Amino acid sequence: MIVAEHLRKTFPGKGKDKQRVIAVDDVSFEARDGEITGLLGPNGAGKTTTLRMLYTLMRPETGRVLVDGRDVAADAVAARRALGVLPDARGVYKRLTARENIAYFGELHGLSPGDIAERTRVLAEALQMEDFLDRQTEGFSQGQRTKTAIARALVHDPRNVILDEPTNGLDVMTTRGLRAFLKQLRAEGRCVIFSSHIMQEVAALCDRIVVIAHGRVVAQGTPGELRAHAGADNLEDAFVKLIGSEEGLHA
Ligand SMILES: Nc1ncnc2c1ncn2[C@@H]1O[C@H](COP(=O)(O)OP(=O)(O)OP(=O)(O)O)[C@@H](O)[C@H]1O
Repeated sequence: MIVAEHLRKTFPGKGKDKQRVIAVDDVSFEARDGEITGLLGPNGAGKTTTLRMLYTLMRPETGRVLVDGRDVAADAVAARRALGVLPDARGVYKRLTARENIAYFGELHGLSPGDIAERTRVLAEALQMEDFLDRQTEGFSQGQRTKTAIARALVHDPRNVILDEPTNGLDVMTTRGLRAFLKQLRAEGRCVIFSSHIMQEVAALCDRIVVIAHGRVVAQGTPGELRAHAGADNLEDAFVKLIGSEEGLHA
């Protein structure tokens, strides 16, 4: 379970007016075990910055993050052990094969060779990676790189999974496979959070949705609650009303 409490993050302005950019402003939500929580918002809304604070890459200026009840600022190493993260930059090692990329992360987590082999087998099957598992990742397609990065992020069997725009740039079949994989993680009782700027993506998968715009949470709840909150018949209309634009409706 991941809890975000009153997170705020600003960046120094680089333009003429030197005005600080408020990337995330008082963001709070709860992502529960056995549920998929979607962070939905248009480009520049603050999704990536929020996720970076959740996985300890950035320190919030105010507020705190709890992973399985523990403040990540108090013990970042323990928090990282409980988290599997697909960051916005996938960055797989191109001289290594997909299997070696996964194994390398397993070694960093202190797993035995036997455990690494078994986790690799399970993840490669779930993510349908068998065809390219033993190929060097240089030249991999975007989908193959994303799958390798996800498998690598989950090699230590974390209870909590954070994915930054996991289906970005993937074709329909790969997206369908990835959706099935995320549902499997949910069925295993894990806490899954992913970000997206595409409403259909979030609607297809999420138990709870946190709508974020201009660094703030403008609404959160189940798809039904969001529709009721916005007084809309369908989620698409609700989203347009909540963020005040049609951005993100058409992938
Ligand atoms: N390192 C940084 N320095 C300056 N501004 C930043 C930095 N990181 C993010 N920002 C700004 O903070 C705001 C939120 O950015 P963020 O990347 O969190 O949005 P996002 O919702 O993930 O967008 P996208 O869907 O386009 O990836 C944007 O205005 C962005 O320009």
